[in-house]
Amino acid sequence: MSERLQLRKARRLVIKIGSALLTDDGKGLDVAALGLWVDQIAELIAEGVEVVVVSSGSVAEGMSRLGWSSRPQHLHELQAAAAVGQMGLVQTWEAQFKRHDIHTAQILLTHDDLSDRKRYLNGRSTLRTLLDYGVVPIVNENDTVVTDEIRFGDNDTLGALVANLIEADGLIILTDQLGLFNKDPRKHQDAELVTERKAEDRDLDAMAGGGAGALGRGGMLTKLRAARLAARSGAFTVIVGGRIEHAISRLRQGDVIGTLLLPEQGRMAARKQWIASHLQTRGKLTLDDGAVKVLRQGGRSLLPVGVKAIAGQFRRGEMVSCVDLNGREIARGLVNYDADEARAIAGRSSDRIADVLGYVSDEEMIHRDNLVVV
Ligand SMILES: Nc1ncnc2c1ncn2[C@@H]1O[C@H](COP(=O)(O)OP(=O)(O)O)[C@@H](O)[C@H]1O
Ligand SMILES: N[C@@H](CCC(=O)OP(=O)(O)O)C(=O)O
Repeated sequence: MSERLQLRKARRLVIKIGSALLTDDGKGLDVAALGLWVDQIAELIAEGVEVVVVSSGSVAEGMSRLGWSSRPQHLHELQAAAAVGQMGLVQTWEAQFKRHDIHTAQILLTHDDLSDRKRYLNGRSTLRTLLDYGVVPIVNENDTVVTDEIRFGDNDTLGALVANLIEADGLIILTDQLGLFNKDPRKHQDAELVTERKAEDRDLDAMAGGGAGALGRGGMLTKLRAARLAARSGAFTVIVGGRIEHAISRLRQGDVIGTLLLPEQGRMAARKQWIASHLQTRGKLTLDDGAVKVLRQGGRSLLPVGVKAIAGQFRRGEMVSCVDLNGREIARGLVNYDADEARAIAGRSSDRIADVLGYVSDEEMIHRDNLVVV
């Protein structure tokens, strides 16, 4: 079985497009190229694939709008340029997707947002809801409040974090080179394209060691790190030339273009391992016999109706332990409600959550993807 079948089978993809590509060598946004990627993404969506776009380009577009010809040294000027340019960036994505009657949404995130459990779950729920409605989220860093990312120009990591967040099957990184070469092709004419490796392959580090282009800042090293991060949740990564004609559509057809970096294990196995490795639990949910039986069968979420008692002061997104009526641990998982909210809805059916709390953030107490039966 060809590994590239993974691209043909993918149902959820993150597509990251770097500054080097989006900005037509610094002369503002390359609207024509952007339109062609949108056409290909619209084809994926028509096939039922869910797509999140991670788009760089705000600094370069801001510089162009402000008439700056060279990248400023001061971080706050870069941040200001990003704020100006982000307007043009999302307008352009919106206008291009509109041609296909597809709505877009602007999502600005920082790496910190995604390491905070509560924000992580909130971000995940919002993105999932947008995807359910057929909207294409356009993600960029929130450059107004952070400086690390803008300094290192690293949306590759953000792409991987978003792939982890939404449990994407794969991350496609479009860049200005055909893929990852065994050495920097800008400096070495004899550089050869790497077509497929395990993301963890340590030989890749030396190959990706070269610097970045003038506009993009991350270079191949951040793309490699991103692939490793994506692999942690079982996602594959493809690094591919965004100027290759029909690059996205060809990948979807299984064509061997770019560099495919594969995870060691599948998506669910990787996620469950990640959950299981969070040893510290913040609270305890005591389940009735029915809920214990359902969880033991596997592949099911824990609903509030099956919860008899709550112990501890946990917050949404924290790890809790699920025990049976004898106190034996059955499962662990990331809980969808703060302890007080959980107490209020315990033992009730999910359609009563809105009456009790005044809102519903999730129908499950713990979603099956966030639950490991022990
Ligand atoms: N082994 C390598 N293979 C391909 N490109 C490399 C390699 N090492 C360094 N590079 C450089 O990385 C650049 C792409 O990174 P970057 O400019 O950050 O792009 P982006 O804006 O798409 O994230 C290429 O233009 C190339 O000069
Ligand atoms: N967030 C900023 C910087 C991001 C950036 O340059 O990242 P990358 O394309 O990965 O090199 C922007 O949109 O310009």
